[in-house]
This record gives sequence, structure tokens and C-alpha cells, in this order.
Amino acid sequence: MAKYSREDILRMAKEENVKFIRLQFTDILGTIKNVEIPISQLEKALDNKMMFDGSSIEGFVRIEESDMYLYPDLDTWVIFPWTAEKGKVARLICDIYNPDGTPFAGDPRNNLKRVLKEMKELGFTDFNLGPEPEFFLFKLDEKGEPTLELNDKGGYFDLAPTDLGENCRRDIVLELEEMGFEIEASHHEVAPGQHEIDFKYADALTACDNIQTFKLVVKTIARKHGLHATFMPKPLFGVNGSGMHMNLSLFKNGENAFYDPNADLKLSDTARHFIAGILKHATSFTAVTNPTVNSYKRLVPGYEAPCYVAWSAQNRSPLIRIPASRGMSTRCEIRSVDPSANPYLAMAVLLKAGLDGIKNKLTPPAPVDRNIYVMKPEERIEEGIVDLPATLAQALELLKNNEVIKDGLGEHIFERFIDAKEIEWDMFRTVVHPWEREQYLTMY
Ligand SMILES: Nc1ncnc2c1ncn2[C@@H]1O[C@H](COP(=O)(O)OP(=O)(O)OP(=O)(O)O)[C@@H](O)[C@H]1O
Ligand SMILES: N[C@@H](CCC(=O)O)C(=O)O
Ligand SMILES: [Mg+2]
Ligand SMILES: [Mg+2]
Repeated sequence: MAKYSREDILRMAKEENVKFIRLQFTDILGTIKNVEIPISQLEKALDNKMMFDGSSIEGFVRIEESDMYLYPDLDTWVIFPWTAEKGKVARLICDIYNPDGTPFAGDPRNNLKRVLKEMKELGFTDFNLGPEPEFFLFKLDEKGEPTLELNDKGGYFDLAPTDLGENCRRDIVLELEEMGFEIEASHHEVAPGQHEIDFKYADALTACDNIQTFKLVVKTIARKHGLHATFMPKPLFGVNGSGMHMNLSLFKNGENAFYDPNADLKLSDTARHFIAGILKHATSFTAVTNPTVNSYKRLVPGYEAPCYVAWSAQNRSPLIRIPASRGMSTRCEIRSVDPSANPYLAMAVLLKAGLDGIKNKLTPPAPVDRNIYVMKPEERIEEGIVDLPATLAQALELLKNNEVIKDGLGEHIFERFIDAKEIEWDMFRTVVHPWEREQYLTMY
């Protein structure tokens, strides 16, 4: 059921003295875009009449077909707590429509809705996501530019005074709570300057909207503390990178479809088929869940990030971990995803992979309950454990060869995504990096 009606929004805007509204959406690369309108334009926006030039947005459309419309999702209405003196600022997250009134296929949010429809046709009512985004806080210099200087030397679960990020993190939590987030935990992560804030799971679409809002709030509040927050997957060599573990579950009419009290590990057949689908397609969806050149510097042994395709109910080295909680909290945690991923696209391909497992009743291999990082390559081959792609280039080739995952993106997004990422890889491949000079300048 819808949370807010058109009338609710007009009333709240008036009562709260809202003066500006940000109409937001996300492009294919995961960047939040927004156009700000004065309150006088709110009714027009609520009538789905706000137009913009789609050809100016990376990967959207060509110049000949540039008129696009923003359709606000009324349930995403939020008034920002850090509002200016001149009146409050609110936001609405929008879907993008073509001039003929059909949903635009290049809009990642529309695309996720399309895959969710497929899930509903299979009899499930909800696909839930609990994300665990990690990030680093670096100091800003006197010009307000980010440096590589960390603001603490803390480690996992450390307390102040080592954890100087604590006040900043607390402010972030307070702002998020004011915006309606239910924060479950916030703590210092393993690496110096690294933090994690976990919020309660929600249906896939809401959770992806929340991730985008979360990033905006974290960056905004960090800046007020003289810090730069980054969701770059591996900003520093030799310490943990930042992941965004995705905790996933399918529900049927309010019941967790992954839970079966009488089954082995209390995991239902649905959960097992879903896990099998994720494992089957993992190497191909990695380009989407780990979409930057830098993502692959994180997927290396020894830093709690996975590099092998396996599952376990116990340890943290495989791609999928099944956390101990059962009942309503029965879920699988996909540990490869990093926060540079476009959450809408990541959820679309993960769901598509899991549904393929369910449709085809795939059986997962036996769980691997040993530390895979220390297994010998021969032992891994014996257990049928394959490697995740080692570079963005490898990942893109694997994506191109997988029809199920391609279908999870739809043709429009698939093509634009591949084009943009091949350019990114080529730029990296041709640049001469400092490491090469360090190694070769005097050697040759
Ligand atoms: N049924 C469910 N479906 C999806 N997500 C869920 C479900 N139940 C709980 N969650 C979410 O799972 C996340 C759990 O995060 P938590 O940090 O406790 O996990 P963790 O993997 O044990 O932590 P870490 O990996 O940092 O050690 C939360 O976002 C929570 O809301
Ligand atoms: N930072 C680790 C995860 C640590 C954890 O288990 O929370 C990663 O790169 O995925
Ligand atoms: Mg963590
Ligand atoms: Mg986790």
C-alpha cells in the first residue's frame, strides 16, 4: 500500500515550509543525478510533467531522442534534516519515462522493477536486502581537497580515543535516523579509518534507494567534520578494502521462503536453489557487482573479501556466507559486492541469478567450511572451487557470454554498460602507473 498520496505531499510541503524539491534518479554508472525545483513547480512534478534532456546523462539516449520525463515515486518523499536558512529542502526519487508514457529501459530503477515482476510471477512477494556498506574517512586539506591522511589508527570495534571517526559516525547515524532509517549497528571496521553502518533490511527497491541516500548523507556529514568519505573499494594497499555485503532473502506473503525448520541447516529447497543460481552465475555478474578497475584490487586473498566461488555456513572466505540467524532472518550474504556498484543493477543481476537457480531447481555443491585462502590450488580444483575474475577486463568478457545475466540488465543497459566499462579498462590499461616506474626504470 502506498505510504503517501499526492495530497499528503502537498500538505507536508506546506506545513514544513519546504521551499525546494530535489528530483533524484541514478544513472547507469550508479551516480545520483538531481534537478532542484522551487516549491511553485511541485504540483507539475507530481503530475509527471517534469522533463529533462536525457542525452546529457551518461549512457542514457542519443541527442535525437533526448526528451525524458521524471515520474516521482511518492513514497520516497523525505525532508532533508540539514536544510538551509531560506526554507527546507525535500527530495523525491523518480523513475524515468519516455514521452510516449512507457518506462525508459535505460533507467536502472525501472530495470530492477522489471526483474522483480518476474519474481512475483514465480509466486514470491518480496526480495529483501540488508546492505552492509563500508567506507573510509580521509582528512581534507586546507583547500577542502581529500588527502590520503587517515583520521584514526583504530581497528575492528575499537573505541575512542583511537577512533576519531566516532563523532562523525554518530552524527551520520543521527541524520539518517531523522530521515527514517532504522540503524542496526555502527562500528569501526578492521582497517584504520574504515567504518561500517548497518541499517535494517527492506524490499529491494527501497533498500537500493536507501543505499543512494546513505552515500549522500555520509559524504555530506563527513565534510562538516573536515573529512572526505570514500566508497572506493580499495583505497589503500595492504589493508582491508571496503565491501558492501548484500544480505538477501525471498519472502512469500510475509514468510521467509529461505527458512525450513525441518531441513538440513534449516535452509529450504528454495534457498538451496537460489544459492546454486548465484554460484552458477557469479563469475558473470561480477562485472556488475564489482564494476571498477579498483574493485579487483579488493578481491584478493587475506582481507576478508572473497576471491573464490563457494558457499559456507561458517567462515568468511567464500563468496556466500549463511549467517547463523534463522526464522525471519534466514538469509544469504553475498560478500563480493562492493560499494562502487550501482545497487539497482547489482540487485537485478543477483535476483536474476537466484531465480534461474529456482526455475531450474539447481543443486548447490557441498558447502566449504575451511578457510579457502589457505587451500592449495589443487585442493580447490578437487572441490570444484573456481576463481572470481581477477580484472575488470576478464569480468566484462564473462558478462558478455552469459545470456541470463545480460537479460538481468536488459539490452539497453547491457550495451551502454559494456561500452562505458571497456573505455574505463582501456584507459587504465594504457596509462603508465607509478608501480611500473618503481620496478623497471632502473632495472632496464
Ligand atoms: N531476512 C533478511 N533478509 C535480508 N536481510 C536481512 C534479513 N534479516 C536481517 N537482515 C539484514 O542483514 C544485515 C546484517 O548485518 P550484520 O552486520 O549483522 O551482518 P554480519 O554479516 O554478521 O556482519 P559483518 O559481515 O560485518 O561481520 C542487516 O542489514 C539486517 O537488517
Ligand atoms: N572489509 C571486508 C569485510 C569485513 C567484514 O566481514 O565485515 C571486505 O572487503 O569485504
Ligand atoms: Mg563489515
Ligand atoms: Mg557481513
